[in-house]
Amino acid sequence: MSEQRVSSELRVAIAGLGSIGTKIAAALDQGIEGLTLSAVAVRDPAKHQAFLGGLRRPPRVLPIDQLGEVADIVVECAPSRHLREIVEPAVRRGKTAVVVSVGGLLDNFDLVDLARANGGRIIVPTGALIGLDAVNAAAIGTIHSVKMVTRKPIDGLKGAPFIVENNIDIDKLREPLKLFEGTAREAAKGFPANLNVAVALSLAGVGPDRTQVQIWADPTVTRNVHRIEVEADSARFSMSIENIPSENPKTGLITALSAIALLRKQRATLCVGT
Ligand SMILES: NC(=O)C1=CN([C@@H]2O[C@H](COP(=O)(O)OP(=O)(O)OC[C@H]3O[C@@H](n4cnc5c(N)ncnc54)[C@H](OP(=O)(O)O)[C@@H]3O)[C@@H](O)[C@H]2O)C=CC1
Ligand SMILES: O=C([O-])CC(=O)C(=O)O
Repeated sequence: MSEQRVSSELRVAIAGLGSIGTKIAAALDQGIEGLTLSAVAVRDPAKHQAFLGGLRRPPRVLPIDQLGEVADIVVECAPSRHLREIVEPAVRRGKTAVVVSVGGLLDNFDLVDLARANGGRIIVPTGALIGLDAVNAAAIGTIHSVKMVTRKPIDGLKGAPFIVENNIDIDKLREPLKLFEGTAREAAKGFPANLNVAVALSLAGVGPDRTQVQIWADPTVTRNVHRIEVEADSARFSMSIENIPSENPKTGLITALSAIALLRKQRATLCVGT
């Protein structure tokens, strides 16, 4: 496929038009400085016909592994099992992949080497979390410990492999139940669609085997609540965020906004925050 360019705008392609992807597509269509929406990949094109037809400049619909051919930036926001199909062709071509299903990156970490070898990049937005700028900064020095406690309503955890495999009935809970305590790597395996934030935190800081995570199923909360505590030689900080779930109860509304903010920074004249 031709790579001939007629404009200096960065072309963005989106893989997956769910709770996150549709909001990013709409934002790009409304206009982000220096960026244009070039293509999307969807599972079932018929399902998305009305949404795409409603855009001012409808993008091309391409197979998921072809997005890197028509874009400078490929945004991955599909189920994590598709991460490799989306990211590999992009970074092999020296393109940038914005990865939202960051939990899936741990089992595909060779993609970072592939990107490095080909001049590509993998960028993980802060997503549904808070404070990765401070964690990045602290990691320049020495971080002694990173802990995260997540509390989610029942609907935000239903179907997670850890719950199914351990036969835990969370439907009738009346008070908070600690489901899991362990490393971010273990959390990503047990809760692949619910705890991307733990993996993002770990990659910003001390890695997936030293980042400690607790997960609570909490029928008393209506938001996805994440609290992080960091002890470093430069600072001690704790932060928490209470995410309003999107139409996908596992996904906080702020996740798409975080990716949009990241895209805005690609060509913005004034950038604030690391
Ligand atoms: N980093 C972070 O902080 C966060 C990350 N996430 C992660 O982001 C990802 C997206 O989340 P979200 O938007 O809420 O998920 P959704 O389930 O709302 O959307 C995923 C979309 O991907 C589509 N899809 C499935 N298979 C394919 C395929 N083969 N080709 C193209 N598209 C496909 C689905 O289509 P269909 O509807 O037809 O099945 C769906 O529209 C998830 O992996 C989630 O775990 C979520 C929240 C926070
Ligand atoms: O990390 C995730 O996958 C989702 C999440 O916790 C949130 O949206 O608050």
